[in-house]
Amino acid sequence: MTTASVRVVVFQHGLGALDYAVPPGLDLGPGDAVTVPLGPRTITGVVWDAGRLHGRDVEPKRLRPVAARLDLPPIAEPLRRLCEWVADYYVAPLAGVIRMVWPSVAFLGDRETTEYRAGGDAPTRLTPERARALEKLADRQGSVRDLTRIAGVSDAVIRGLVKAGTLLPVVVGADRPIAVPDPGFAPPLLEAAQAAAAGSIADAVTAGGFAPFLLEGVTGSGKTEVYFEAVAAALRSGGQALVLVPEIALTAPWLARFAARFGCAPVSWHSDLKASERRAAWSAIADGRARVVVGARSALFLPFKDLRVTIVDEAHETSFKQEEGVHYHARDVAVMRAREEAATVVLATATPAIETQVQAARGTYRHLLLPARFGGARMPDIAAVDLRRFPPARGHWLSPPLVAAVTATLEKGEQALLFLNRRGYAPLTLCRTCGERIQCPNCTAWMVEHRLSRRLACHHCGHVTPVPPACPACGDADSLVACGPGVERIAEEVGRLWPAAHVALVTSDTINSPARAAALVAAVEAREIDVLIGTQMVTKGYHFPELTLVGVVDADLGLSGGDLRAGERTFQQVAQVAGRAGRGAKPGRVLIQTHQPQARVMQALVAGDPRAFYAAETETRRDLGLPPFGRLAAIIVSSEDAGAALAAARAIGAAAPAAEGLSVLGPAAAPLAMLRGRHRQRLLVQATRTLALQRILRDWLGSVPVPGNVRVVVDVDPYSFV
Ligand SMILES: Nc1ncnc2c1ncn2[C@@H]1O[C@H](COP(=O)(O)OP(=O)(O)OP(=O)(O)O)[C@@H](O)[C@H]1O
Ligand SMILES: [Zn+2]
Repeated sequence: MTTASVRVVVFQHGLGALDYAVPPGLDLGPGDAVTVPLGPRTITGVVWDAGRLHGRDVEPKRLRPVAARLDLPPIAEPLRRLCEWVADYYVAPLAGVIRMVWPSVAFLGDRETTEYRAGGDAPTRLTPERARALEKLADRQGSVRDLTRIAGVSDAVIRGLVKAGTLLPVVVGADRPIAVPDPGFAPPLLEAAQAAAAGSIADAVTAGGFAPFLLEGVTGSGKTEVYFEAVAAALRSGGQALVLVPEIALTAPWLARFAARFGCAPVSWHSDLKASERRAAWSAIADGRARVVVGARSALFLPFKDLRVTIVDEAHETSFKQEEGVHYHARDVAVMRAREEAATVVLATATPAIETQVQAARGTYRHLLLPARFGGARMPDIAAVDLRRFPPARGHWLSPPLVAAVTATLEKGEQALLFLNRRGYAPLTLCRTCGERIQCPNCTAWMVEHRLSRRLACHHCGHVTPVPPACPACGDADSLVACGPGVERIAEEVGRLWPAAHVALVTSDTINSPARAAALVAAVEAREIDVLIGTQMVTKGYHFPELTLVGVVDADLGLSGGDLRAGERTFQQVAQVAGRAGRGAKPGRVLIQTHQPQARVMQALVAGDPRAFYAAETETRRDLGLPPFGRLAAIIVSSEDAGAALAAARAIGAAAPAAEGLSVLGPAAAPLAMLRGRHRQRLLVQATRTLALQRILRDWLGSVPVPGNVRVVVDVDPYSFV
């Protein structure tokens, strides 16, 4: 009798798939989680479809048996196919992709966990750390790990408080009841264009089958109400819906709208969930009790039981591109998941990416348009302010026309928004005496002054230092000057110009939790705020009817980098922030400060007509063979040892395959030559669409041995070129 065997993908870096014997009495199928012996140890893995993966030829008699099957829902076939696609397309190890489906072995634990919350006796010894922790925790509940994170103290402090009886244990079950959104709770009355679009999508959801849509609607056209009808259709047909959002911290207003439409909140999925919430959400998604999930990009790998529709909201957002671990683009993975699940996917945006537009033009995606704002609101009136003709006063950043417009807006009692995509006070600190520029010790980057927190911070690695009293190079006191503006500096200028105005700063430093985002929305709606000053955080999603003026402080900022998407990104960002103006009854006005008002992107913004701009950008991409007309991949070689990184990058470069239609640039030191203490070299690979770029990359990189202190990362369809 031959023993049955299974092929198992083990979560051990570089091992790939191994074969094991199935012990008698154990019933195993593809997607099952198992533990298997490896040398003297027992490790975790997942049974995979044997025919789809290479194993190693081992005589059946010599196979070691699977140790156990874990009590976990098996990864269903569509999700297994998606994992394979992601691993293949993004040149990543399959085990690394499967890890995203089973994000933590914590899932392998009990159905019950112990959490802690304050409520016991005050500790006999109240150290300052304990006091601070208790103040931060207030009545929050969570595991020791959760509370450690919330309180910002070491886990010894939390454990000490548990031991002292100050934090009391609470046993929580993983399977809490989950509210079911009601599709009939409060359906809106849709306008004609909305109803047509909603009908098409809802029909596709009800019918089933792979159906990708681009829902393109101008800012304020009511795209959310439209795709809510697709969610309603999924609910009515008994299935599940997923809404992907670019920034989970900004979802407070969205959640309120969802609850108003469906009668209860959806299930949220993001990295800040407590361990118990994560486990509860995950198991409810797997067994189908969680009907609607809103999440960050990682939600794409959740084990939905019956996913009928996925919405990618603000589908143009570059934050859908994951830049660590497996480098993937959530927008594209969402489409592939829908294909595997035979489901509907909707990319909703006012400013679709060129990649998306080309798919729509080819007919791969069905294109739905909402050409006008909801409720008769007009699109804002957009004008450029030529900074060469109307320069701001010395040491100021707001030009006379923008200052006059803000003054007029405030006099009418309306609200203004100033947009500058730069956190902090000043991007560069310079010594007037010796010319020293204060740089991050770990990165090729200037330290950014944050005046509110009186620190210098590196925006790449998070390194912070106090602002030095004297120049660190020449020792001269009082010689350091701040160069250029960040939002804090704009706020300072606004304070000087309009001392009576109430100002809100909107950046990831100030709006760093859903609660703060909700408080901001409430304050703006209550008209307690006159001027909003923000980074890209203010460009998305907000709907403030009294906001009538938008000023773009530096529209040229994004153009300087010069990568292939610079123009497109500038258009998207400015069009999105402009779209916050005049969404209610009062008309909106937008002033764009620029040194190059003649640039095509500025002209398109002013004309409110992106067609000529996009046509020209698309042609350029076609001519140069850039995505989506050609393929690009970056290879990033990094090491703490500069010589090792360079040697490995050169070896990879020297082994580059010669193929018609393939070209390799580099290696060259990356623009961000050092990041988090690692020296970086880059290669850029360009290929025609007919070449199997992934296979070429895999064979090529597999043929070059690299030492253990060197990391090689492949970034397919890169968005970052630094
Ligand atoms: N059919 C409707 N009935 C009532 N209110 C609606 C309807 N459609 C849209 N609205 C309201 O119009 C406003 C704009 O809609 P929404 O925020 O969905 O636009 P959007 O297209 O997502 O805009 P943006 O891309 O700028 O975020 C919101 O306040 C929304 O509640
Ligand atoms: Zn740094």
